Amino acid sequence: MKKFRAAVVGYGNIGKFTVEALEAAPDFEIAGIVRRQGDKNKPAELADYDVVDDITKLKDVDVAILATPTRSCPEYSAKIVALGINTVDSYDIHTGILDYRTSQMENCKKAGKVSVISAGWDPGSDSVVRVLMESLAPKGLTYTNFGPGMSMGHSVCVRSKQGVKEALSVTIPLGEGIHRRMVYVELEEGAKLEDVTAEIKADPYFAHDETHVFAVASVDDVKDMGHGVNLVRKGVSGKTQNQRFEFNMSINNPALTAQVLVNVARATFRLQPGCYTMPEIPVIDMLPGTREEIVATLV
Ligand SMILES: NC(=O)C1=CN([C@@H]2O[C@H](COP(=O)(O)OP(=O)(O)OC[C@H]3O[C@@H](n4cnc5c(N)ncnc54)[C@H](OP(=O)(O)O)[C@@H]3O)[C@@H](O)[C@H]2O)C=CC1
Ligand SMILES: N[C@@H](CCCC(=O)C(=O)O)C(=O)O
Repeated sequence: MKKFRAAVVGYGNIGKFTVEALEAAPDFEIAGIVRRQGDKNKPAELADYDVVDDITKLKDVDVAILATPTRSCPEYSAKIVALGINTVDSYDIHTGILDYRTSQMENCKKAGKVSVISAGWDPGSDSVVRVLMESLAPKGLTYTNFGPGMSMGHSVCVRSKQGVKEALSVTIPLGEGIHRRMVYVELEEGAKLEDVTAEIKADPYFAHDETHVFAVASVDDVKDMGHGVNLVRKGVSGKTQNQRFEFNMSINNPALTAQVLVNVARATFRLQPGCYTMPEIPVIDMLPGTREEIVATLV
């Protein structure tokens, strides 16, 4: 069986775990890894792979898995789909997803290719659970409670601020979908904590939540990439009240995100040209194997 050839774009946390998830997948092979610095200081674990600074230098790429900061996903996906390559990403600014989907839809239709955007666990698999729960009790309330744990999107956002060398943003659940952000920063020499704090608090990633920023000597010393979610819906099925559903998980954040990205990369090959979010994709297409095998064993 011919394997799908995937390129991993960006070799940070999600990029590293994506390489591992691709190595573990029975139906994928790695076309190469795209890093801004190309093969300079090539990590030892990538010795067997082509590592380049531009995806056009890789051969026969079927799908690009974008493991770049969320804010650069729209630019990468627009460029890469125009080359005739499917893309998937974990873009996680919830208020920006619809606009991103609209612009990338046009790019995909022009190229006759597929993009799946905002596919990780939130947005991503949690989005699928929220849609399913709402269909089970169309009237009611859903609460998504994260953590405690490391938000990678928030940590990446803080790392992009001037004066920040390294950062960790921990999400603390306060109940009913409200969160507190505890941010730990390693500052560049000369940077002032109060300036960095003001910049962080003004960013849309943080502006709506209670946020505390602390300077630490070493982020690595306080870092743990665990995270989790408790998703609850209580509502009404038909005319019957008091239906309650709950979904919980406790995870390694980059490992789960990478697994989901590989799953949706597989699904791109079964979709018509266009741009999709996870609830728009048949879940069965995220698994390897034929539909018949899956229907016979899992349905
Ligand atoms: N939807 C979801 O559930 C989840 C989404 N995410 C998203 O994943 C994103 C990536 O997270 P993570 O892997 O921890 O991030 P990292 O910072 O560890 O890695 C991002 C990599 O992207 C590459 N890159 C390309 N352009 C830039 C740029 N302008 N600035 C910095 N790096 C760049 C770099 O790799 P190189 O140097 O090799 O080019 C970098 O290492 C987050 O922004 C987050 O929003 C994360 C977890 C869950
Ligand atoms: N997109 C998140 C995953 C969901 C958790 C979250 O949004 C948070 O902790 O605020 C992340 O980047 O880690």
